[in-house]
Amino acid sequence: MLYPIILKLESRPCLVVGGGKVAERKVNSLVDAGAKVAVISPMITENIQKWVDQGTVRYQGRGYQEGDAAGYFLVVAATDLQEVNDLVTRDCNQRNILINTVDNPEGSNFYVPATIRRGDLQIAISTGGASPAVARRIRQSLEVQFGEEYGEFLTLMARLREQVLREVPCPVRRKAIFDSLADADLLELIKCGEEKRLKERVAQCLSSSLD
Ligand SMILES: C[C@@]1(CC(=O)O)C2=NC(=C\c3[nH]c(c(CCC(=O)O)c3CC(=O)O)Cc3[nH]c(c(CC(=O)O)c3CCC(=O)O)/C=C3\N/C(=C\2)[C@@H](CCC(=O)O)[C@]3(C)CC(=O)O)/[C@H]1CCC(=O)O
Ligand SMILES: NC(=O)c1ccc[n+]([C@@H]2O[C@H](COP(=O)([O-])OP(=O)(O)OC[C@H]3O[C@@H](n4cnc5c(N)ncnc54)[C@H](O)[C@@H]3O)[C@@H](O)[C@H]2O)c1
Repeated sequence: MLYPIILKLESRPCLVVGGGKVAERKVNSLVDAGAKVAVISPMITENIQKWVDQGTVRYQGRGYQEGDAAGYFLVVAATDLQEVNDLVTRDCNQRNILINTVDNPEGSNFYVPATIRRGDLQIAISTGGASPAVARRIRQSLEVQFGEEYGEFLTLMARLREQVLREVPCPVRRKAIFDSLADADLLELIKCGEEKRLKERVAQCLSSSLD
């Protein structure tokens, strides 16, 4: 069974080998996660070139050479040449580096899931490599259910959580407050832009559990 985690990549050196369509998708999500991304590839897409020009991505315009992966925290082997991807994978597995090989699920020690992001909420969908096309469809259907309002909702919940942790010493009361906030119709009120009722409802949840 695969082990799901949420990885912190802020400032971690990550390498993408290859500069085509698939590499571009992986570079994009690594940059979004705040990683320090390097690309090694003789050719790169226009978008990767743009990130290089902006200084977001470091680029070496050449083929991968044995040992290049050393020192990276995470590597993606995304060339269209199986022998190159195999070499990168071997280099990483020898060094216990996290490796995602786009043409060889067995050689990878992690897969990239289809992902929905709504502020602090992330929903990751994986079929364990069985069918990326199915993962994509599940993402598309969940995107309808989990709308943009979840971003604001979780920002509010995080702020209220800090406040309650600071102000309510009793863990049983804290739990009651968190449950009542999560059960209330705050999402609906955010979605409809009902700011006044939202404030009232939050105040109700905070005070009812304080009795
Ligand atoms: C989720 C997503 C994340 C991302 O890459 O960002 C992702 N693939 C996506 C798209 C996509 N992938 C493919 C197509 C072309 C259509 C088709 O062939 O279906 C499309 C385009 C499309 O469907 O739109 C083909 C494909 N994919 C893999 C192979 C190799 C193989 O299986 O041997 C081949 C065959 C290559 C060939 O030989 O042609 C392998 C992997 N792809 C994975 C992830 C990992 C397993 C995820 C899971 O556990 O389910 C895994 C194992 C490794 C990895 O890459 O991490 C992203 C959807 C994002 C989204 O839309 O939300
Ligand atoms: N995992 C996935 O989600 C997924 C999806 C579709 C396809 N694929 C697989 O990914 C592979 C790549 O797809 P693509 O559409 O990005 O291909 P592409 O042809 O657009 O890009 C290939 C890239 O590899 C680079 N490259 C070639 N030799 C290299 C070397 N020696 N060192 C470094 N870089 C080198 C090329 O310069 C090019 O930038 C496909 O062959 C397919 O097997 C995977």
